[in-house]
Amino acid sequence: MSYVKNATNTLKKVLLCPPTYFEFEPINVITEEWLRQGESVNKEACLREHADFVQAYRENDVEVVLMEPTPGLTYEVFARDFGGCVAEGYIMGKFREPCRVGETEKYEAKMKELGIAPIARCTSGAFEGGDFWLLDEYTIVHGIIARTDQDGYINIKRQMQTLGYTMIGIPCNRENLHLDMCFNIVADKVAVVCKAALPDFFLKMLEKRHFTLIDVPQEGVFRHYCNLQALGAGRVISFTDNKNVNEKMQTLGLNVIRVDLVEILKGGGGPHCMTFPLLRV
Ligand SMILES: NC(=[NH2+])NCCC[C@H](N)C(=O)O
Repeated sequence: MSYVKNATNTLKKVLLCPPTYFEFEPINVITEEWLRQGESVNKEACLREHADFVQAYRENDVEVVLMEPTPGLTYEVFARDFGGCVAEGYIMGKFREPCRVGETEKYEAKMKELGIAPIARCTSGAFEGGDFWLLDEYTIVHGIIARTDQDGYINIKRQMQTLGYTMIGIPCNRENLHLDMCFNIVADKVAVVCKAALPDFFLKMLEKRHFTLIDVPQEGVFRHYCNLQALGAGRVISFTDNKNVNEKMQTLGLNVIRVDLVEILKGGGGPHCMTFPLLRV
């Protein structure tokens, strides 16, 4: 059985969590800014947006497994962040922010129920799935930004090495939060990136691997312009307001699926953060 081999094969199954108990937490620059402006959560809109998101997956032949949301877990909707799935099983991360720590046991129980085994577990520091990317079938790049620290990174790197994976740490400025906010593989050898936020050596790595890059300005990171979800076979889940990037992806021949996401994005996460891939064949 192989679960998730890479970032771009056909996505078959995902784990999502409805934003039933969604609240703003001042733990990222995006939400902090909305709170400063006096914004509050529009729960009804969030639930509607999430239902549309679920439907977009189903319409594209992706099976959706839904979490039973837990009261008090305000950011459980960002399913991506508890860990990462690879071919052999999944990596259990370790949340940095106290308001997210409780998600670990809920997601772990769900993975057990799904019969997917943990093949690595972060036991020191912090390690979040929003930083995790399979660059190819045996190379992992992982952001060391606001939520994964050096300890957590080294801890998982050692464990993944024994399974034959090479892991490369990508340091970025803290405001970028997670690597998927400034780097996102949307199709085979195509990525939406914020070059200004990424270290030169990583941009060189992408160049050597012949990636086509769609670049967004630093401001775009905070509007989730990079935060998209590849479905494979040239299809990408994006959102309506991401006009410029959507057009550029279309010019490259990609099929862009637009979901009306506005309110959930204010929590500091987008389509990629909301999706934990379970099966990509
Ligand atoms: N994979 C991601 N970029 N996730 C974004 C998580 C946003 C969430 N509100 C947090 O600050 O924890």
